[in-house]
Amino acid sequence: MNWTKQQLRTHIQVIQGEKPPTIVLQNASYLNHVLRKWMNANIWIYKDRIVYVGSKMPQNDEGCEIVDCEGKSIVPGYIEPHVHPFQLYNPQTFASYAAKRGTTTFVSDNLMLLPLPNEKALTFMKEINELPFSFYWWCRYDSQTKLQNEDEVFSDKMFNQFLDHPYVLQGGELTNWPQVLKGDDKTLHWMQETKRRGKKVEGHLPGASERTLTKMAVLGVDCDHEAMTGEEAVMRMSLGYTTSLRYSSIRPDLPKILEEMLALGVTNFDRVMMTTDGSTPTFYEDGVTDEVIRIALEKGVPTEDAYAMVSYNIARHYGFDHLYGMVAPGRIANLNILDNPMTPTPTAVLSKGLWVNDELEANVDWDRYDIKPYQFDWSITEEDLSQTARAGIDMVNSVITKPYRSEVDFGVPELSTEHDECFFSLIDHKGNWRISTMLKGFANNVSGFVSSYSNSGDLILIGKSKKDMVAAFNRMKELGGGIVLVEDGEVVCEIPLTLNGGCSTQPMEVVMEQQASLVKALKERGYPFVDPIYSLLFFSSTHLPYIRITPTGIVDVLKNEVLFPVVMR
Ligand SMILES: Nc1ncnc2[nH]cnc12
Repeated sequence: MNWTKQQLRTHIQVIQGEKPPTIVLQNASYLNHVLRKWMNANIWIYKDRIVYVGSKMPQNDEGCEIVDCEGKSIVPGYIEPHVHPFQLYNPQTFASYAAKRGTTTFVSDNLMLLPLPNEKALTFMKEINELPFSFYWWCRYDSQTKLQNEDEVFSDKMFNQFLDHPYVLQGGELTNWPQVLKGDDKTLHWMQETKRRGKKVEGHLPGASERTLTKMAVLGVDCDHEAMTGEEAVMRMSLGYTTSLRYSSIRPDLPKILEEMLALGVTNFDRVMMTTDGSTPTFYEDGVTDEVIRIALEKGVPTEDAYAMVSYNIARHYGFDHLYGMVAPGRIANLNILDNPMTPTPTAVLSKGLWVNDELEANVDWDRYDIKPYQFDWSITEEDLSQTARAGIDMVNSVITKPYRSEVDFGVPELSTEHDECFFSLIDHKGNWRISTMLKGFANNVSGFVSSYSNSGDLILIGKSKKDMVAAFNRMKELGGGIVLVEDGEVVCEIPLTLNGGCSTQPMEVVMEQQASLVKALKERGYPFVDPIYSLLFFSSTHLPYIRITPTGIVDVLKNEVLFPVVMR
């Protein structure tokens, strides 16, 4: 946030009584994180900034909105430190929904920006901050899949431009850490460059041993959000890591982790934060950050720590506590007004000094950044679904897959519903290449299912009937991207995703309903796991074991080897 000299002088005039504040929150009990105390004060706001917190009221209050906060509790606006803002929702729709529940600052994954020309991505990161929310980003070191043009996307130019960008706070998340340990000096170089610029490195270290965590700390990793137990969280803390505790649709571990941390005697939460890690839409029905605070309070975490873990601790970790995470002069006016400290869903929210309500405008001209509906000037036929790779993919859960050898005859137009094996293809969204194999464990009765929502943005096709798979593709093509389920030639369910095939422009509430209908339809047809949306996202993600379908081919993750390459169409 760069206020001009003139703006800074105006802020001083407000403090001196020469100009009125825009809003005063009078008689508030607020959480002072430096003293770790609830205190009473009048909070003066001028436009987007807190200019005074203390006992005085302004002498000049002409046109100033004075809000009586007697009996209320005020805390800093919540910060989500680890957002994947493209899980069917988009950054704006997620922020608009979260802000109503008090989360107004977002540290986000740049994965959805990688397909854009660099200049567009950089402008997007700057201009999205013209919305009444605060957006920051991370810079990935790899695509967490195997792109055909990986080196082109992850060029020196891209790294320099992203890491120099004022809204990029960290490198990572470091999903390719096994390669770094095995000698990938390119990634290590960019980790060093991240640190040289005074920015953080976010890990991605599920199941890591004490030795691995030690090595990664020595190589520069500052934070990790992959602890799944209290013990793992404490191990990270004892090794000096900032530790994010996760409550997400695929890993809702927070309640258990907190119980175990408290049982292990943890009393200092200064280097702990909490995240919902890009959950799918319906997971947010009960709240966003407000929900994780509720869980922390229920588990007996002191109120001061529960709120610090979603504001002050995060702001200090990222080095922006001069702007966020405190109710103090100079900070951006992101404030949540609560009925009391035990009810973290605010009754009123200020973001950049504006009241968050239905009237608050937040529109993005996506086209300007080349984020638009997919356009297909090509088609597929049933021949495109014929087998090209012999390594079948067997689902262990929503996101983990292992190789298997299928005994089923692939050369037929339709498979029996007596078993749980389906035709499975990944097709380039530009139509140049494809790869087809078998998928086991997805469902017995899914006939034609197509998704442009995937890690790489390419098209996933799953089903028992090649005819219905082609029909689902055709409908997805008409929509300009999306997820479509077809049965006997009829569309059963669809989610239009018109922002580069991955995000909807509809409000969260609409996308939640669409997701719920789709999940219900898939479960009725035999999908046995928790989260089919994450299955779609991660089929091509090489940060998960053991076998992945990627734009270069079917990959053995542990060996980092392409088993079967894609074929040209
Ligand atoms: N590594 C990841 N990439 C994209 N979305 C995610 N959601 C949770 N983890 C993710």
